[in-house]
Formats: sequence, C-alpha cells, structure tokens
Amino acid sequence: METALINRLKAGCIVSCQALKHEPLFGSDMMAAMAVAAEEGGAVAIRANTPKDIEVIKNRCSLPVIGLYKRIYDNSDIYITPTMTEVEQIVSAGADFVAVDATARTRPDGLALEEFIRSLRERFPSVAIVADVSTFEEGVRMMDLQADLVSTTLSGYTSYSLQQQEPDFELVRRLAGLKRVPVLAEGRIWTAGDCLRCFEAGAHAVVIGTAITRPQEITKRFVEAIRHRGEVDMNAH
Ligand SMILES: CC(=O)N[C@H](C=O)[C@@H](O)[C@H](O)[C@H](O)COP(=O)(O)O
Repeated sequence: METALINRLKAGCIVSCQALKHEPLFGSDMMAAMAVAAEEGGAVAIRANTPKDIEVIKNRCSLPVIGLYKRIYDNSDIYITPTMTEVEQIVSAGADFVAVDATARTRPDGLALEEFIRSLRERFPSVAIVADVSTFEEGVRMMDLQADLVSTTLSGYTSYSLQQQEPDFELVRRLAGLKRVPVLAEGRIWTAGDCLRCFEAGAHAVVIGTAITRPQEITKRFVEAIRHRGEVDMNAH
C-alpha cells in the first residue's frame, strides 16, 4: 500500500496548505478550500498541519494527505510532529503519510530518533513516514532507518544547515543521487522553473507551500518588485 501511495506522488506537485493562527487564512475551512483548489489544479497530494485541518481536508478532497502537527515545547527546538502524541492524533485524523522532524536535535520527550521511528513503525505499520531533514547527513541517517520518503523541508531552518533564499537544489541532488529512498524537494520553491530544477536534481516530487497558499507573501513579492522598480527609476533620474 505504501509503495502504491509513494508511486502516486511520482513527478507530481504536492501542495502544502498551512496557515498558522496569526495568518489571515487560518482555519480548517480555508485550508480545505485550498486543498480542493490544489486538487482541481492537478496536485497529487496535500501537506497539512493539525489533526483538525487534516480531518476536514480528508472529508472534502480525495488526494492523499501528508500530515504533520506543529507543536512547540519549551524544552526542544523540534516543532514538526515532535512526539508520538502528535503522531497518534494526525493518524486518527486520517493522514496517509506522517511527516516528522528527523533532525538529530533533542526531542521534547528525550526519545532518540531511532526509538521514535521504531515505535512509529510498530504502532502504525501502514502509515508512510516522511522524514523532514535539514542536511545530507540527516537524510542518510533516515535512509538507514528506512524512512519511506525524505524531504528537504528543514534545510535553512536549523541553525547548522545551509541558509539561502533559493531551494536547496544541491541537497536534493545529493540525496536523490544515492537512489535509496525517494526524495521530496521542499522549501522556498517559488516558480515553475524551480520545480523543473528540482526534478532535474532527481526529486521524486515537489512540495510547494507559500508560493501557492500564502497570499500575503505572494502579494509582498509583487509589491517589493514594484517598489524596487520605483527605486531604480528614481536613481536613473
Ligand atoms: C520549515 C517549516 O516549518 N516548513 C513547514 C513544513 O511543513 C511549512 O511551513 C512550509 O510552508 C512547507 O515546508 C513548504 O515550504 P514553502 O512554504 O517554503 O514552499
């Protein structure tokens, strides 16, 4: 079942429909509408945050869902599905895949990454695991631990990973080059050209969030481009 699901993602566009509490589109209805729009547009899957959003999206949209649950604990920097408590809730909500922080940082419950993955597998053998990593070494470690997919989600979002404005094409290329586990290219993909570069680098699929589902950021891009043009004009006179 996992293999069929993973094959279904191949060469596809996965749309991340997420809005946090402080964002204008916050709310499960909004995210479900985004997911339906993504499905109409030809997406192959949805990435969604919180049990509630996942449940509503699964009810309205027929695409498979990569579920995660962002929760902040005081004693850890890990916030993407940090413990088994969050895993249980997103699986109950209907997630087909579970995305987890797969960095080596200390987890809130102190569980070693190996232990966490082992118990996730034991408890939920039919759920595919998406390992969100920030570096090549973390990706390899998750391949050793037999994650079903590795995603470059956290590149640029840990203190020790490459910080850059564009997607981490090189990380995609290095991980995909190992030909061990399918690799998702995720993070800061803004254009169709970025997507094509990810596929050239060997990505199994691409995950696009902000560029499709955060209108405030999309607007800002246009506004900044216009402002920049104005500044260039002023300097020319
Ligand atoms: C780092 C982190 O917490 N990333 C989150 C992961 O679920 C989301 O906030 C991103 O929107 C998603 O990864 C897609 O990336 P982008 O929005 O750049 O296309």
